[in-house]
Amino acid sequence: MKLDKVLEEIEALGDSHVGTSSDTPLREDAFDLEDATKIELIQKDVASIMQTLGLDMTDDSLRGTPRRVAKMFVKEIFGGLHPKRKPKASTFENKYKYGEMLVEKNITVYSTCEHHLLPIVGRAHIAYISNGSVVGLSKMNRIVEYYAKRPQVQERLTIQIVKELQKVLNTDDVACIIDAKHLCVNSRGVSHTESSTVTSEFGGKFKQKEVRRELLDYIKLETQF
Ligand SMILES: Nc1nc2c(ncn2[C@@H]2O[C@H](COP(=O)(O)OP(=O)(O)OP(=O)(O)O)[C@@H](O)[C@H]2O)c(=O)[nH]1
Ligand SMILES: [Zn+2]
Repeated sequence: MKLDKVLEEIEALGDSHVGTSSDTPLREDAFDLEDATKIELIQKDVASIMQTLGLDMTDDSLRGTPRRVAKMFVKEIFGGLHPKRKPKASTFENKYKYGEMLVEKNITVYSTCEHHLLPIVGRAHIAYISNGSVVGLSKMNRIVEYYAKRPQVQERLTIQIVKELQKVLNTDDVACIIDAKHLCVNSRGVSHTESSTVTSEFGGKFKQKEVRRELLDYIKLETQF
């Protein structure tokens, strides 16, 4: 979908969000097991799936797959489940009294759809208006990365990013827009390769029409270099 069209649709969406719990549904005992133990257990589970599918697990190329997948789940694509991996978002005093919005745009999003465990690939755009502190630019990218590395639905991912930045920056004036492709829609099932999903969360001043418009205009700006 063309960016202009996407942005128009966001404006039309307004505040009509459905409110649900924004926390990833985790059990109390989610981190009782060490990562190494989880990898051992998942390795067996993946081997069992492959075995059931009839694959020859003595084959050279397949033999290492269960361990590879287990490591990838625990350390990489679902690594953001563990709170110890939450990035430390250093903030600084806004000494220069920069009072306009700051937009960190085109942040790469790689996440995993929690319904099918297939990739979600897209871009996030984050904005905030300083309430006295500013955050290191890369920390916004890192926060996106952290919450993306979970089984996700895009709506929850968008809200989690905004909530975390609101906490870090001590202000409600934070917004996030994500435009992403879900391979569960693009490459299987309905198999519509062109469709993408846009979600947005507008906190504080970003609920105002003109502030939201300004943000959408910045996102539309072509990067010149
Ligand atoms: N709201 C929302 N839905 C999602 C997201 N990612 C995937 N889904 C949808 O989750 C739904 C799961 O529906 P089911 O009917 O249980 O699954 P399915 O039989 O595989 O459905 P199809 O994908 O239509 O073949 C699908 O419609 C997916 O498109 C997301 O981030 N947000
Ligand atoms: Zn899916």
